[in-house]
Amino acid sequence: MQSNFMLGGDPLSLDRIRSVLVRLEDTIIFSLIERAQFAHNPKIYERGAFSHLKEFGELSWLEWFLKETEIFHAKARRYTSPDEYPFTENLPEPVLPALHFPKILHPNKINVNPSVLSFYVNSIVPRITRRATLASKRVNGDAELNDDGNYGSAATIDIEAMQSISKRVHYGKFVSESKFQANPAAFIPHILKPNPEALDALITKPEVERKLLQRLRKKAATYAQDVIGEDAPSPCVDQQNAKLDVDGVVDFYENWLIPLTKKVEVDYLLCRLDGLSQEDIDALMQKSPKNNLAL
Ligand SMILES: C=C(O[C@@H]1C=C(C(=O)O)C=C[C@H]1O)C(=O)O
Repeated sequence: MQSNFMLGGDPLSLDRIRSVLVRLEDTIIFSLIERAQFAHNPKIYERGAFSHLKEFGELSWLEWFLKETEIFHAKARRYTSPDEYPFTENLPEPVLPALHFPKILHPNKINVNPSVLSFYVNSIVPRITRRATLASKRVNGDAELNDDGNYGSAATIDIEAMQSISKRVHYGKFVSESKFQANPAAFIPHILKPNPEALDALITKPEVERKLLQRLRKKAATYAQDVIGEDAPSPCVDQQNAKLDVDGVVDFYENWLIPLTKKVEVDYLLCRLDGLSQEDIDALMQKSPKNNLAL
């Protein structure tokens, strides 16, 4: 897994960081389109539903799949990269020698993947699989059946979707470090006397969010259509035949994914001065603000 930090250039350029977030929009949208082709399959999210198989214990199908996948990825040193965060605890050490990443972030233990897993399973999957679930019911003639048996395919895609969502929200740490370094004196008083609301106001960029949601709707609408022949997809989406609930994607970005990213940004700032001496903090207070229009 090539990390963005091994490619050279300024890893804390806000424009560069934002370009990674833009690229992750595509990854997330396409993984949701893939997941939407299968029924909800709620059984794969139920703890204990596979307890008759000794490997599982009380884990759900998805949690077992996630654990096995992340054990392998941990051995391949995936989670030594500063932009990769596991869902599973107590993973094994890498079998490969460590890569030497530049020290970019202040030491922290922020990991919001429990929130990512919970919202993805309880809110995102039921909404984006409604159409496939209805199709499954029609085929199986069972009014209650929202299960097409594709447990392995659905879980594999779920893991890819959750990993890209996790990467996206935890990228908030790099956004925060970039904004902090550009103007430490603006943030330090609200860290020394913890004021999450003031920090949230400092990191919030309404125009960036507005443009993001506009771009996201266009992307989701375009990717969600089957382009048949040379006809370019029309800008308006026939929601009945689209491969993805476009409104759902915009809704979860606006009302959950962006707020969660900003929570990561604020939580990171609140621990940004941990372990620093008063001399270090005074020196940061003296740094003149960078003229960063992207702020
Ligand atoms: C990520 C940033 O910080 C905040 C969070 C954003 C998001 O989650 O998309 C967008 C703008 C800011 O409100 C940024 O400034 O780019």
